[in-house]
Parts: sequence; C-alpha cells; structure tokens
Amino acid sequence: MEHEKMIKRNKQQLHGGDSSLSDKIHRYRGVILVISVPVLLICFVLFVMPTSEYSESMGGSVNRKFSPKFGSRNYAVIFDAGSSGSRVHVFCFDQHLDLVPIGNDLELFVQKKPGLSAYASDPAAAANSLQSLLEKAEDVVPVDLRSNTPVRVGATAGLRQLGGNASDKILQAVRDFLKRKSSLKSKASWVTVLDGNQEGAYQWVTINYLLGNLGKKYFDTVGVVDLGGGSVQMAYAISEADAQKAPKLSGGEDTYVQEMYLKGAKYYLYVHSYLHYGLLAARAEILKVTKESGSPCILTGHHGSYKYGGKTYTASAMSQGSSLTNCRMVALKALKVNESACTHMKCTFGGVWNGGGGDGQKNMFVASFFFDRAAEVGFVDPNVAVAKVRPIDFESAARRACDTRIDDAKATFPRVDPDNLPFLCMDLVYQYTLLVDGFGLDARQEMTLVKKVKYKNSLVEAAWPLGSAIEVASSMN
Ligand SMILES: O=c1[nH]cnc2c1ncn2[C@@H]1O[C@H](COP(=O)(O)OP(=O)(O)O)[C@@H](O)[C@H]1O
Ligand SMILES: [Ca+2]
Repeated sequence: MEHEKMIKRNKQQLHGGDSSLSDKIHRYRGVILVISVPVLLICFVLFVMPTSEYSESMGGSVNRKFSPKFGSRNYAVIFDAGSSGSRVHVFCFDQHLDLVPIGNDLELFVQKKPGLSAYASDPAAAANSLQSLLEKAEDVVPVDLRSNTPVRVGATAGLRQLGGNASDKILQAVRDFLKRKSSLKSKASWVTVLDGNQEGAYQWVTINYLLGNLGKKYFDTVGVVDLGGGSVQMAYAISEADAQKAPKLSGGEDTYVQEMYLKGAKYYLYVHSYLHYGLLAARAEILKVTKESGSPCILTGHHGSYKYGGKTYTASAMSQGSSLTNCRMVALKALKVNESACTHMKCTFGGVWNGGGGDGQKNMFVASFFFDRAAEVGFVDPNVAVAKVRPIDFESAARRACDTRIDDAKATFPRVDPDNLPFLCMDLVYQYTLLVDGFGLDARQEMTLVKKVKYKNSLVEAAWPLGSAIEVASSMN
C-alpha cells in the first residue's frame, strides 16, 4: 500500500500536479545536464565536420596554411607589369584553393600597352597607366571584400633592365598610386620587381595547378618555358638526387633549385631566367653581333633601325638578303652557346647549368611569344588555347620568312603586325635556336604551345600571376 502511494505521488509530480516549472527544472537539473551535454557535443561536431574533412583531404603546407573557413571566398588581384605591357588578373579561391567563377569566367584578365618601363622618365605617368586596369579589377571584387583583398604588383624584365633609381621611382609611384586610388588592401612590400627565378617558379605552379598536377610525383609534372619580351624562363621539377648535383655559387648558395611544398608534395624545382633573352631583347643582342654591317636576319630590302631599352640599333638587310643559315650563325653567337664555364657541366647557354634534364622536362608547355608568333605565321590556329608542335615547325616557318622579301611580307604573313615584319626571320630563327641549341630540346620533340589552360570548363591564362595568387591565397587567414 505504502509503495502504491509513492508511485501515485511521483506520477502526479511528473504530470504537473500543483508544483511550479522552476521547481521541476531544479529537481531534474541532473537529468537535464546529462542529456544536454552529449546533444550539444553532437551539434558542435556536425557543425565543424565539413571543415576538418576539407583540410585533411587538402594536405600539403600550401593548403594547410589556407584559411579553412567554411564557405569562405578569397580574392586576389595581381598586376603583371611586363616589359611590353601591363595586365591585371583577378582570381577568387574557395577554401579548397579551387578557383571559383568571377562572373562567367574563372578569372578577370585585362591588358594594355605599353608597359611601365616605357614611362622611365615619368614615374607618376607610369603609375597612372594602371588606372583603367585597377578600376576593372575593383569592379569585380564585392564591395565588402575589397579592403581585405590583397593587390600585388610584380614587375618583370622591363623594370629589371631599367634597374636602380628609375625602377625604384616607378615602384614608389605605383605604391603611392595604390594607396591613393585603390580600395583594395595594399602594402609597400607587395609592389616589387619580381626576381626572374620567382617568375619562372610561378609560371610552373600556374600550369601544373591548372593541369591538376600539383600533389603528384615530380615525373608527372610538366616543364615550362615562358618567352617574354625582355626575359625567358625555363622551369621543371627534378629528383632530389639531381637537386643535390646543382652547381653551387662561391657563397655556397644554390641559385638553380627551389624547394616547394604544394598539395602535400615536396618539389625540387630547377628554374632559370635569362635576362636580355626575351624575344624583343634578343633582337638587340642579335643586331649587336653584326653592328652596322647589315644583318642576315632582316628581311631582304628592309633598311631601318630598332629601338630597345633606350638604345637604337641598325636594322638593315644585307645586299644578298636574309638567309636562314646565316641568321642561325648570328643567333648562335648572340646566345653564347659555347661558354668556358660549360666544360665541367652541361649547360643551356651563357654558362648556365641545364638542370640535368629528366622526366619533369619530358612534357614542355611553352608560352607567350612562342605561341604568338606560331599563331601569327599560321602553323597554329590563333583561336585555340593549346597546340602540339615541334621545334622544327619554327625552323620551317623561319625558312619561309627568311625567303620572303619585305615588299611581299604583308601579303604572305597577313596576321603579323607590320612593325614586326622586318624581324620575322630573326624572331623565328631565334625561337628555333633557343629551343634546340639553347635549351637542348630535340628538334623533333613534341611540345605544347599554350596560351590558356582549360580548368573546370573555363579557360585560364597560362601566365605567372596565377602562381603568385595561389601563394597569396595560401597565406591568407
Ligand atoms: O597573361 C598573359 N596571357 C597570355 N600571354 C601573355 C600574358 N602575359 C604575357 N603574355 C605574353 O608575353 C608577351 C610579352 O611578354 P612580357 O611583356 O610579359 O615580357 P616580360 O615577361 O619579358 O616582361 C606577350 O606578347 C604575350 O605573348
Ligand atoms: Ca611576362
């Protein structure tokens, strides 16, 4: 009986009866605590789980540093202050370090000519020449993200060649310009002349990122060549054993190999940038060989001059006209293929170690002026993003160009800018000589000329700024 009463009382209390709600909470606080702690824990785990999954699958130091905020978007604005023009690239990355669309594309890309180095005597005008590019870049960054979006300016061979005071003044004017005119996040140290090796490494990262190669073994990556106006870079991944063989400078420092961690893989990247050997700079080097006597590389019948880097060179045909064979001999001299430093190591040209070759170099992605000239003379469709060619294609095109008189050149090569026609034999001979005698590629080896690379069904420019943006995005929190 006594027991029955107790049960009844408990039932009454559970179903309300006359006791107050706060009394009940107080009485059952232990039970509530025991139930709520695991429930809250489960909610917390469910909330953070997607983030931890991403960071685990990303691996690699680049990605580990990357902000794992769920749903985060990071924009990066990169100015490429090239020797022949200025360009701006805007990218947007998600938390996987994947490119996400900006409007209909994966990148905003705008360019204009001339480059900053054309305003050597007027730094403020150089900086102001970036105005229209800056406006277009800012337009595509959401207003609330602008103050947290880094803007970097990397100047390449144009300012490298200008050197010292003139280049510093232009950089300072660009820093002031960004501070005054830009709503983006700018820092003085983000406006620099890019070291040539850095430029080559970024180009390698760009191409291998777009091809989905990052994280793979070095022998599954591709090598790159980027022929600009002022300098040319080659970069490819090598084995650790080959990296140990890199020649050291007197100070013991290794200027040839960069160690990089990308998507969990460690790479030894052989890189070299050759200042004065971009296509437009090389014209000056080639004209210097023959001086005033006339050049076998200038189209028959042309008499003129060539201005580069503030100097003027005689650019006239010889009386016997242009010739592939003779132009090649001059180009070989300009390239300095047989330097004395190269008796104890394998060289490209100008006394530079060749990196030892290997599987990271078996597929070469060759960009910039290589693509442009190939498209202009017609052995590559100008509307495609990539094309497979061989060095001998440049030689065949060179033969045609060297055999053309200046008066017939416009009709024979309608796509070539008239200002470039007198130099067409020279440019194509140089390109062939650079690949085969300079870089030591087999004349019949297939390589990929690249303007853009397809990534998630969009085309992205095959240029160094993406590599720089990846580095920026990787370090953002
Ligand atoms: O973003 C790009 N997309 C495609 N081609 C580019 C891009 N940037 C530069 N180029 C190529 O590089 C050539 C000029 O090189 P640039 O002016 O950058 O010289 P530099 O690299 O020696 O400073 C252009 O004619 C163009 O073919
Ligand atoms: Ca360039």
